[in-house]
Amino acid sequence: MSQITFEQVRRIFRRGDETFMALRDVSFEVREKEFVAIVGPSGCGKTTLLRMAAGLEFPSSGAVKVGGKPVKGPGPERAVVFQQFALFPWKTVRENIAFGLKCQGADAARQQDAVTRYLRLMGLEGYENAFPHQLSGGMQQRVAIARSYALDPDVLLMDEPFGALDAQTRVVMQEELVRLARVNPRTVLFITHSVEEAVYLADRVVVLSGRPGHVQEIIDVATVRKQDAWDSCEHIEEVMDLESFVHLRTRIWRLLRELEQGAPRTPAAAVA
Ligand SMILES: Nc1ncnc2c1ncn2[C@@H]1O[C@H](COP(=O)(O)OP(=O)(O)OP(=O)(O)O)[C@@H](O)[C@H]1O
Repeated sequence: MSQITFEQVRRIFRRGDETFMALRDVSFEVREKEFVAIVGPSGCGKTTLLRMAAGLEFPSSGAVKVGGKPVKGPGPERAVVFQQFALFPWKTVRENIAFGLKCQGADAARQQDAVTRYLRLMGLEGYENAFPHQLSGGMQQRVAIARSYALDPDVLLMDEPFGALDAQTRVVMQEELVRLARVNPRTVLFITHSVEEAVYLADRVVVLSGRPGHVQEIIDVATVRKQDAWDSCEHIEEVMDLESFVHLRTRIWRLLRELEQGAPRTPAAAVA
């Protein structure tokens, strides 16, 4: 089981002498093999939630569970992909992809199998002996994603993984992620600032309100995607042209605008 559960999660940070609440009673679940995207105003606590699922951060109250068990720290069943690719510059593409597996003690044959499979799936064949500095930003991020998938994690935690890419490369990566998610479904928590990206990739989109972040609404995309056969479209622009896509995107945009307009002007909500 690999569902991620946030139960009444509250996070209070201290800054100097002051404390402030970053997250207020956040509850939602990413079901087994479901792709959930989080969107929300800057500073609403998206990364903090993801770091909690990764075991790099902990709630002040409430609980974060993966597979029904409270998260106590990082674990091999969870892989994290950040905006910064964090590849080892002195290792080749092949060595970077195999790195996690090697650390886990996988034998050479298993490493080779995984590297070959993900080189192919991520369109990196022919680059296995290249070093990161010889690759474009998009290719480097593909290596980072391949490295995470090669570990065969139950859970993928992705924080703005395409944020540093140019618009065209980003679209290619989004299409590849959808393809990969179909071939190899995983439980995914994905943070993005792009509403379009969230609607295109996710089964459900969690909209967080501004500080302190809490769940404003959860939008079901999967049902609409199925009804309107989005998966029969080859390219992202075809999906983005569909009335059902435009409708969902506009609904989320409107929600975010309302949140923005209704947001308190003070920098943060102080708590006693
Ligand atoms: N370790 C920390 N100590 C103090 N404050 C923190 C810490 N980590 C996060 N914060 C604060 O908590 C709030 C939420 O931060 P977080 O990075 O989770 O937001 P976000 O929604 O991911 O933001 P963005 O969209 O801008 O990336 C922010 O006000 C941030 O400054």
